[in-house]
Amino acid sequence: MRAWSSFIRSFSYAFAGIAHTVKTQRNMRIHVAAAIVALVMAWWLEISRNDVLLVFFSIALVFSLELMNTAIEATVDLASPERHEKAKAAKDAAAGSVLVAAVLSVIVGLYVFGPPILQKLSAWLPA
Ligand SMILES: Nc1ncnc2c1ncn2[C@@H]1O[C@H](COP(=O)(O)OP(=O)(O)OP(=O)(O)O)[C@@H](O)[C@H]1O
Repeated sequence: MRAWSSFIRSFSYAFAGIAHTVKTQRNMRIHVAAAIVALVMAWWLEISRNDVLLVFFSIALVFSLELMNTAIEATVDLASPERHEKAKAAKDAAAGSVLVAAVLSVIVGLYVFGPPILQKLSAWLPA
């Protein structure tokens, strides 16, 4: 019973971390909006199961790295409130990791949604 309650408590801490990041980080809110748009497009364009998996992986990767970025920012602010070369290196590298995932998700978006969107457009436009 105690094991269960500690398991459930650890989930609640994890959800609190996600909620805090959404509340405080503008970039996280942009990622959430982009994820909603991608999921609506996936449904509308009826993309394949494999492509849906790619979209889910991209969303999870960006969300996870933004959460880690927020954790690193908070840790650096605590450890080094004054400016320091290594504090800058840590924050810049964390931000870079989010950028890499965001670029990858744009590439996945073009790969997955590009062909069906072109198909819809060509069906709508007069020949
Ligand atoms: N303690 C510090 N020492 C040196 N450079 C820092 C320090 N804190 C921040 N910086 C520099 O300023 C940049 C922006 O830092 P900041 O903490 O404002 O993060 P942010 O990406 O703007 O996120 P947020 O707006 O959510 O706080 C960092 O990427 C880093 O280059």
